[in-house]
Amino acid sequence: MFYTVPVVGKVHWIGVNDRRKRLFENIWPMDRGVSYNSYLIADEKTALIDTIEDRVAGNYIERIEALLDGRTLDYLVINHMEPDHSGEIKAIFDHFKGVKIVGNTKTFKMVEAYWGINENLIEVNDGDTLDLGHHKLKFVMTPWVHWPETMMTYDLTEQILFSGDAFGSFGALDGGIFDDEINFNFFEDEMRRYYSNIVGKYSNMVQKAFAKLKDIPVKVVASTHGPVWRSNPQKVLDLYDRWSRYEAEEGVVIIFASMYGNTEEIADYIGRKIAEQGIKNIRIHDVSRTHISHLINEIWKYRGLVLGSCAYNSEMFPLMEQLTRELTHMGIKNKKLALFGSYSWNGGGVKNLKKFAEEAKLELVAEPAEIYGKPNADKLKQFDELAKKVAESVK
Ligand SMILES: Cc1cc2nc3c(=O)[nH]c(=O)nc-3n(C[C@H](O)[C@H](O)[C@H](O)COP(=O)(O)O)c2cc1C
Repeated sequence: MFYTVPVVGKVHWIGVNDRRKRLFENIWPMDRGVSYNSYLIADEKTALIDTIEDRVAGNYIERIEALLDGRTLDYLVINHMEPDHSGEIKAIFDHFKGVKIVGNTKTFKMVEAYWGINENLIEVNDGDTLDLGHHKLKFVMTPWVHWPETMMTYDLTEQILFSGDAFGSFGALDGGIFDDEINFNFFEDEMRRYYSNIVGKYSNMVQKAFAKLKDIPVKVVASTHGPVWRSNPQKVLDLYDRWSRYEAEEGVVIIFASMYGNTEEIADYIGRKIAEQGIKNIRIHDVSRTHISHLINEIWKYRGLVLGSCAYNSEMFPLMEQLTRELTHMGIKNKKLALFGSYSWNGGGVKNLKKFAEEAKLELVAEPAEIYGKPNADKLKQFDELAKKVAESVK
């Protein structure tokens, strides 16, 4: 990357795109890349807010040097220690002699564990401020959005919220950096996928962070991934508020696990019957085909969830089990759930899907049903009622 971009006055975006990494956190597909955003405030005192991943650092330090124009770096503020943002801490610390690292007590434990740095530290607590001259920074502790040490840095002067991973998105910044420079149709899906895959399991902590931020006027949301929101920051705040309250759209995701097609036939039948009830957003996915990252994104998007599994050695199908485990772990809520399956001897699919529903405390909108052997028109009729109830529940 050979450029930096002014955000407001003395604040500069100094990020990088990563289009090479195939899996974020070595699990979530990154077909469209990701950006790591870092920010420099070149005020009377100079401050860098978060760094980037080491593997793609390239000329990061040269770009900082160019912006500093012969001055030194006074502070490095660390909002989040995940390696995609903390990767250059040691490089910055070694290069800019005397730079003070600003973080909280939990951050510093990790800074020492990662980089062996235990000097030149300025510990901040909730509400503490740092005066850079024109800019005055205030630190807001937002634990578990997305790690225990996470905090946000709020620029009181220009009302910029440096939010760390919160309000972030998958997707490289292909030229456009700001919300008014991009086509949001692309980013909305990637942003929800990022939220649901990475931050979603901490939704209650996101709501707590919102409660803390609610009286703070925000003109710019500057996250560590994806676009910088300067024209309509309220839009991204509203989206995150909705997602973290598990508010979803009218629609149904049907996900099936099938080896020989019986369960898939039931999924198709249920999809058709739901469509007959006037629901337009219906997505049918094969759990063996669609990556769990996209499944979770769709589940977050739509109110209705219909899961179907063939029986597999007295259990549900392993990949369906993986999905349900992840959903339980995430504490998924507010779903209108229905279950179906197929078996040839003692069952196992639906029985275990029911256990999942109980554990996850999800409401079943219809009695689960399963087919013995191959589906036919007669056997499939039992799903008419299930489809009707699902459709009614998501309207
Ligand atoms: C490896 C394997 C394990 C199975 N385990 C069970 C089982 O535990 N209980 C059962 O009733 N049927 C079991 N079945 C039968 C299938 O669940 C049944 O044929 C079902 O209709 C297959 O659905 P599908 O066509 O969607 O794959 C098993 C089949 C296979 C191939």
